[in-house]
Amino acid sequence: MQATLGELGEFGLIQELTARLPRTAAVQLGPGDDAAVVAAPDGRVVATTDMLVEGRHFRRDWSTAYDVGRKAAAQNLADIAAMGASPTALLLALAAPAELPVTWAVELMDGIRDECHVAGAAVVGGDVVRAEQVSVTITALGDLGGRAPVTRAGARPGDVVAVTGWLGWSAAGLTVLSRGFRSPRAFVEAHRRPEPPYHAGPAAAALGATAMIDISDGLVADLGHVAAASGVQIDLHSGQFDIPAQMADIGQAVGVDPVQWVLTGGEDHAICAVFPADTVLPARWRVVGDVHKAPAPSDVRVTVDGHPWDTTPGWDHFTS
Ligand SMILES: Nc1ncnc2c1ncn2[C@@H]1O[C@H](COP(=O)(O)OP(=O)(O)O)[C@@H](O)[C@H]1O
Ligand SMILES: Cc1ncc(C[n+]2csc(CCOP(=O)(O)OP(=O)(O)O)c2C)c(N)n1
Ligand SMILES: [Mg+2]
Ligand SMILES: [Mg+2]
Ligand SMILES: [Mg+2]
Repeated sequence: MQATLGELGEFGLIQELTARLPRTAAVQLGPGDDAAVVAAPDGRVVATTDMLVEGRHFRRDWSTAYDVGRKAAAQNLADIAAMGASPTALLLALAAPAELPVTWAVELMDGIRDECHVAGAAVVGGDVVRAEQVSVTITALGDLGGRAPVTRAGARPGDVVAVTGWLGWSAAGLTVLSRGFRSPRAFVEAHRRPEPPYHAGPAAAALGATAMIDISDGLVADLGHVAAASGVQIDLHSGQFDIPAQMADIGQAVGVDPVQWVLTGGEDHAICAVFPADTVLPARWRVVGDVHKAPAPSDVRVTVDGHPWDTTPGWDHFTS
């Protein structure tokens, strides 16, 4: 195999990438033609896109290509799950310098393929282009299975807020990496390779969730979108989050309150859903807050233990 993308060429690269992809039952055609054909038994298609840019979302000295692939797919597939849908397919647009080793591109593809396998989706197409910087743009599709989508807009006063998945682990791992360390491994791995609880999205929809979101920017920031879309106030109860001893130790070592990671750290792609208060929730859900009527427009926001959250609520690409 040629060593770099420049030596391999565009169509050689496409051949290398697509040769590694399995098909699933939902894929009727693709990749290889002008477009793919994906079955949509529901009659509707859920669609989302997210891009990962080198330096902003990942560093090649912090994460392997395989990890970046897993994460890029996870970030997109989690958005499908957060609508209450099951992921069916994704498309990969890769921009990279000609000097990039071919092994980096194919390992990226392997990571995307394997994360798709976890979520039940298949890669059905993409694009490759030369650029100064590596960027990985994914578009994911999903199937609602006959149910209504669970949006950010349905939370009602009296509902409860519950989460499933990891919270704060990726942010703790990012802090460790930024300070030049490579351990504790569990947190660094959580940053490199998030594990969204995909099945929890459709399960929450089936349980009657009124609103749902995946946590990409930070719990306070992301629930802020739910509060705004639903026109409600959401109060989080900080005592409901357990801080693992090892996370507390890292916090102590680096001088960060780990509650900060849990409330405002993104990239774990936990699923946060709002349910009617009488819903019987399976054990994997943890109730972390409740929904209130907002007496004034200024109350449409997230509070923590009844107090406004006045510091940064999470990641913002243009201010973080
Ligand atoms: N450039 C854009 N053009 C159109 N819609 C966009 C653009 N950027 C973001 N959006 C939409 O705005 C919403 C919020 O985006 P974002 O915060 O990235 O969501 P998420 O965290 O779920 O990926 C999404 O519905 C997304 O599709
Ligand atoms: C090198 C590096 N610096 C900082 C971060 C932290 N970071 C980058 S993007 C982001 C938020 C999530 O990404 P975004 O593009 O906003 O995804 P979306 O909300 O659209 O799903 C965070 C916490 C990182 N992952 N890597
Ligand atoms: Mg996005
Ligand atoms: Mg999202
Ligand atoms: Mg974001």
